[in-house]
Amino acid sequence: MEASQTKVYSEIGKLQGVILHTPGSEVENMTPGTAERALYSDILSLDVVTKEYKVFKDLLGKLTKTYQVKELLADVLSDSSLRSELISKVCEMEDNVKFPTQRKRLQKRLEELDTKALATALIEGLPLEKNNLTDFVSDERFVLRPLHNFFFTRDASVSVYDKVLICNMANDVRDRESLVMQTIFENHPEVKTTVCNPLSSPDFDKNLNIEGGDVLIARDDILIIGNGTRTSTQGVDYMIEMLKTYNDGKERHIIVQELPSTPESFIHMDMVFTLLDKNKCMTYSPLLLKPSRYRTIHITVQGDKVKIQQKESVIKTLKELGMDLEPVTCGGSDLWHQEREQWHSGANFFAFAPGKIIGYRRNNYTAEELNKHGFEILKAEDVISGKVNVDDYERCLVTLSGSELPRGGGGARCMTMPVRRDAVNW
Ligand SMILES: NC(=O)NCCC[C@H](N)C(=O)O
Repeated sequence: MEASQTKVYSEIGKLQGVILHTPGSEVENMTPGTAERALYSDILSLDVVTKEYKVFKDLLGKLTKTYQVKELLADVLSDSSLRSELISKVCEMEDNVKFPTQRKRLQKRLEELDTKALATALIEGLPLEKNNLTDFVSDERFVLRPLHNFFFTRDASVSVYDKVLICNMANDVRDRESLVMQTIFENHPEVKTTVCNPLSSPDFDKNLNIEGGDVLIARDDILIIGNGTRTSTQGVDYMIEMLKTYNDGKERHIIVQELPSTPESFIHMDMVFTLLDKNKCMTYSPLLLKPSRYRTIHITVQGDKVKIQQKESVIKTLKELGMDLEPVTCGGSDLWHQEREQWHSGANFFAFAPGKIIGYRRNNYTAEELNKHGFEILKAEDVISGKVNVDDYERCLVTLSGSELPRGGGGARCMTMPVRRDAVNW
């Protein structure tokens, strides 16, 4: 078998495989009081989420090979030693389990589950049993917390070239997602690959955070990384070290864009900038095209040599490196619409081929801009039914009806973890 089952050298190459997670009860299991800890700005309805997500899943199923986290995880858990290893690690990292006796009880409950139920529990959580007074009066509902955000499969791991980076998440509530993804990428024959995990680095710094929504693979020698609330400067430094390991004399680049910390819709780079085609990108222009106090920094890595310079903008730096991208503006020309549509993931597009992208239908002004730039607007339902064929268009935007999904805090790029893409014919 090949050593690496993952290869992603761009954001736009024709998609050959993507990891998804169909949302389950974990998206509902929170209250107004715990929503913020769950990293949600609202309470979602699973019924609506399920209907909306089905269209997304069926669309991708029509376009490429799709994998489901829960199925990959259940396959891996059928190996008894991997199963025990994962259960121990989960019990060790769980915030709600503080004492050895609690840990033992949780471990026992997990060990008693069959493979499928275990995979479900590791994602949807396990309710706290009220067997003693402390647990009875506790406000916590779960002993193993639900992974509310796992349908944003983009964030806990990133395909970078022929490897997968396991992310050290900025918020503990998402930590188990990374552990699950590492177990899958180290063991599942269909996606097995070399894994890089900053936590295993001897120089691990507790301030090191990096999340997939911040890491864009612009070209085989260019990464664009957002530096904000989810990815720290130490996270970017880890990527510099990772690039140094390609000791082939070739120059590689990281373009870093600083991100505002509020509002929360700026959490990741892919909420303000995504790549659409060989010569087009989507931008939230107040941050990407206008002067601002948020810096753009260009890092060049060649072997052990590192050069760092401040630059004017991401787009100009890309141009200097031979990627001349025409920006399409999220929300069109009016700041009011730009802000409204960015909030609902209006800059967050997922390319399944050069010039062929998926995004939310609700962002009308953005869709209008894309249409002016030659993107035919198609409905996901029509692609699924065969009424229209994406192969008939040079450029298209396939729209998803998204009322509830974006309220989880992300869009089409956030909900996908591509594992294989064809090379782009630049
Ligand atoms: N790549 C992304 O922007 N992902 C969206 C993640 C939203 C999730 N509620 C979070 O705050 O982590």
